Amino acid sequence: MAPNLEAEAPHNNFDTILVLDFGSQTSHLILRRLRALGVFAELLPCTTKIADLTWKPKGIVFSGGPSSVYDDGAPHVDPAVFELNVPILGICYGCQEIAWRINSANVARGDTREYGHADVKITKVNSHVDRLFAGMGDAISVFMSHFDKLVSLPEGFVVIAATKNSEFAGIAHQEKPIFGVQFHPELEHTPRGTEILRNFSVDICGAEPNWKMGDFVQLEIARIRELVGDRALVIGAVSGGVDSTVGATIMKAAIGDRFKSVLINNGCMRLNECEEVKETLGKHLGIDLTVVEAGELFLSRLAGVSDPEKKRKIIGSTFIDLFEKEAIRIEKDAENTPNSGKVEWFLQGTLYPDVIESLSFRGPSATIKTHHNVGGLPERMMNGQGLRLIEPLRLLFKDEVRAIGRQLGIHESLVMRHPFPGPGIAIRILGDVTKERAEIARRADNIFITMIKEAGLYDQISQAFAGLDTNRSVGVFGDQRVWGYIVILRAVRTKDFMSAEAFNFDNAFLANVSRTICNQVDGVARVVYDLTSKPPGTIELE
Ligand SMILES: Nc1ncnc2c1ncn2[C@@H]1O[C@H](COP(=O)(O)OP(=O)(O)OP(=O)(O)O)[C@@H](O)[C@H]1O
Ligand SMILES: O=c1[nH]c(=O)c2[nH+]cn([C@@H]3O[C@H](COP(=O)(O)O)[C@@H](O)[C@H]3O)c2[nH]1
Ligand SMILES: NC(=O)CC[C@H](N)C(=O)O
Ligand SMILES: [Mg+2]
Repeated sequence: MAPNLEAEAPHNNFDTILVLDFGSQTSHLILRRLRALGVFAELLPCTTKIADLTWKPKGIVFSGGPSSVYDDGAPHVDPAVFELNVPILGICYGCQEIAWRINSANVARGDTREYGHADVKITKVNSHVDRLFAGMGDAISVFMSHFDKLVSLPEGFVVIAATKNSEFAGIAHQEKPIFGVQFHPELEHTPRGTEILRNFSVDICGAEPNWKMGDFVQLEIARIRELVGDRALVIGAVSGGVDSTVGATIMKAAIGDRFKSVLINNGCMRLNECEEVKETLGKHLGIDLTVVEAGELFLSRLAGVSDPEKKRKIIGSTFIDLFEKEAIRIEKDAENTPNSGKVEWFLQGTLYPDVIESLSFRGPSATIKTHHNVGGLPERMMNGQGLRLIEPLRLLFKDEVRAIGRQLGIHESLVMRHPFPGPGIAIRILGDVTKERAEIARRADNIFITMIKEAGLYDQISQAFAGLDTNRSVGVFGDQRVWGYIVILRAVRTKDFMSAEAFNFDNAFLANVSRTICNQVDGVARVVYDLTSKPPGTIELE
């Protein structure tokens, strides 16, 4: 990598808070809250060696985590963080880590688990330590989630907050800007948590809250130009989903026609999707999209396969086969044109949650499903083709990507589009996929989504679709016996797609959808609505 590339990184252009991740489910929320305040933040594993950091954070947050500081093998920070002389805020495990480092006897297993709401009494000390809860009065309501607790006050610290159960719910060093809280300011259930994070980052760390997405796009365009240089070609897998659309728009702005975008019709796309995506991208964003018609190939490889993981693997590897071919075709087509060059880069719409998962000090969490995005595992493709990955959105969350999409003038209907998985309808058909079944699911899905839009509910729902149970059920249509498939309607609300609840339609709406699908889609005998939340269910059917 050219050394000047680093100059474009946000942490060198914005005051940045470093969040060291101890593996909490909510670590990423600390970043989101900070970024929403306009303070840029990055997350790194708690085991990061401070000597390896190429930039200096304005302050450091230690996240919560599932371990217990006193256990063998529990994760601990590099002691050098305390020598950076920047403010530190420990949250839950992070607070216990601060106390444990001073004396391991400071932390012990509690008698009871404290989970949920707690009232915290704020103690004024009349020194610098009051800054963390400045403006918050005597008491705040917070969310707790812990078992271990501080049993004594670390040497050199004072108490700044307490609850009935936790005598040391908030601590601060008498002289140094080191703070710890037992509760979780990053959660919405701590209503004034954002103010605490603001007090910490802006007032205590002195970070200027000037992180703006617009600047980010400009920096990213500059970074891409440096990376790609002025000859290489970039191939991008573009699905019409918001991530790849935003990625492609940034790439197009950076290198113009040397960016080649490809959409693969895997035979499992939604109704008229490929045509619509091609038209929208071309008309509104000036992106020339090549649609590779490969429905027959995918369906022939999927024939007779009902195991969900096998289906995903087949689709993933077929995507790669086709992208390899496309890369070669693109180079050939570019020969003897002003844009002749080698395809050296592969654009991927990776978002920060994926990056965070792979950065975790414990490695990626257990595989429930292999997520076969095209970009998910293009290793063979990258090696075979000598391609390198380029990921303009790798530091962003979905809502930030949506905000950038709006800023780039991408139409609201694209920006707010429900996510659609790479394997498409194939993982919404329980059982093996055939052309007929894909067509039935596609038509039922189109009716459901159209009716949701007409009812003005689309933006209240995070993701909705119709899938198919290939078991068949008996029905009676106009005095005739029918033996048809079962359509499964699914609609969920979720913030992060990690957990979700079924959307509450009224019955009349669902009955209307059911009637319309039975009437208009041949081969369907019954329509059901899935009420399972996630967990235990997942959002997709497979
Ligand atoms: N049919 C397809 N043709 C080409 N690329 C695809 C296709 N389906 C998925 N991809 C690629 O896989 C990536 C991951 O898919 P994913 O669904 O997570 O993101 P997205 O489609 O961009 O956005 P969204 O999450 O809103 O659907 C996409 O960004 C795109 O690069
Ligand atoms: O690009 C994708 N390739 C996949 O293989 C895949 N599987 C699930 N998803 C999407 O991920 C989110 C969570 O889905 P699950 O609850 O079913 O795991 C939901 O938004 C799903 O649509 C996928 N996206
Ligand atoms: N949420 C947390 O960080 C929990 C920390 C620690 N595992 C405890 O139970 O107290
Ligand atoms: Mg998608």
